[in-house]
Amino acid sequence: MKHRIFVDGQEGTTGLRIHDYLNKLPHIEVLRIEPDKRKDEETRRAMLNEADLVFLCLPDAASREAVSMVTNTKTGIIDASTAFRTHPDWAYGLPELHSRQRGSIRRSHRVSVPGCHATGFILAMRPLVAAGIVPRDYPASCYALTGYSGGGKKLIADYRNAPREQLLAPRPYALGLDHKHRPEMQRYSGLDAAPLFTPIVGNYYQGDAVAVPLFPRLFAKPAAVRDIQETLAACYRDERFIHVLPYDSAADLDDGYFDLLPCNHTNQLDLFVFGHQDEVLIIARFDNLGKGASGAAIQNMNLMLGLDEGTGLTAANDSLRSTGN
Ligand SMILES: NC(=O)C1=CN([C@@H]2O[C@H](COP(=O)(O)OP(=O)(O)OC[C@H]3O[C@@H](n4cnc5c(N)ncnc54)[C@H](OP(=O)(O)O)[C@@H]3O)[C@@H](O)[C@H]2O)C=CC1
Ligand SMILES: CC(=O)N[C@@H](CCC(=O)OP(=O)(O)O)C(=O)O
Repeated sequence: MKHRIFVDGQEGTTGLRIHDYLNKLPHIEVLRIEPDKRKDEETRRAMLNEADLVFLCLPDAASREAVSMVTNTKTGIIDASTAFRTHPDWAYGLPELHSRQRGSIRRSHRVSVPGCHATGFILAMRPLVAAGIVPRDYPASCYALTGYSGGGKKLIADYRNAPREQLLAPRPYALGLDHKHRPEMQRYSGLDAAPLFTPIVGNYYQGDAVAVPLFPRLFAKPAAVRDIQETLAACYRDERFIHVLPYDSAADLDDGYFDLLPCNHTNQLDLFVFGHQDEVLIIARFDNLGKGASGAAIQNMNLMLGLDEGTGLTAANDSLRSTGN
């Protein structure tokens, strides 16, 4: 029997990408809404309650509304928005968070897909807090470089329509230091406070690099830069979508410059550790539309439906890895 799946927000950036995945899966029947009925409440309500599982690829307010429309107990929900990421009744859809998280996702009917930048920060920081290296009261910071598809249809249109010279240079944003991913960054990293987080959007379509600086003199116990790499490598040794590169992996730099595109079109996240005895920099590299959104959503769907977690997802060393958009 096929699983019946509905994507609310089917014409948006993450919704379209989720359809790309679903269309290749034989055990899935995709329920589609007529284009002119996409925002019609009664039609959405019917679809939401007919499906075995729904993806919500909507702004936060529309996600909340969609959740309130689901009145049966059978429909599972995977929400891509920020609305439920720290809600106690929802499972946080990061299977690699710790050893119990997969079980929580499998058992849950309500799963929230992590924010893209939050995914990078949490996967870099949490194992170090759990190992007692980074103290819970560490004054953390991070910055991210992201492609403009992270801002959805509106930002994509802005970039495609604006005069070229206006958008050539990368643009820092969320300078109120209040980015919406901070609550989940704090909650799931295990830190007492959210990091000071400054994202930067660049004039390219997709690809995210979240950089986390660390000062070993502030650690709770002595740890060298190699210990940081080894702690992360041990934590994610059995994870098929997380790859920790060797310490100071110069082979992956291009004449000294970091390439943030190689994970594009995969569900892969690469963790790099750079530094020396006084300073450490961890960089998480991934596709904001892959492990940062739609890929992660499919990974969660697989767990909820009892399928192999990697079904339909492009993995680590897949030859399909590419750098285009
Ligand atoms: N882009 C990314 O990299 C990531 C996005 N997300 C999150 O996923 C969600 C979707 O983002 P994204 O796909 O980028 O956004 P887009 O703006 O690209 O798409 C949102 C879609 O939702 C539709 N929509 C808006 N309101 C309603 C409504 N009331 N009923 C039905 N449809 C509605 C829009 O319709 P219309 O086409 O008419 O505008 C649009 O097609 C957001 O919450 C975002 O924060 C999460 C991780 C990464
Ligand atoms: C360039 C850009 O604007 N990017 C988005 C990231 C989108 C994302 O990961 O997630 P959610 O919207 O689901 O939280 C931002 O920083 O808000």
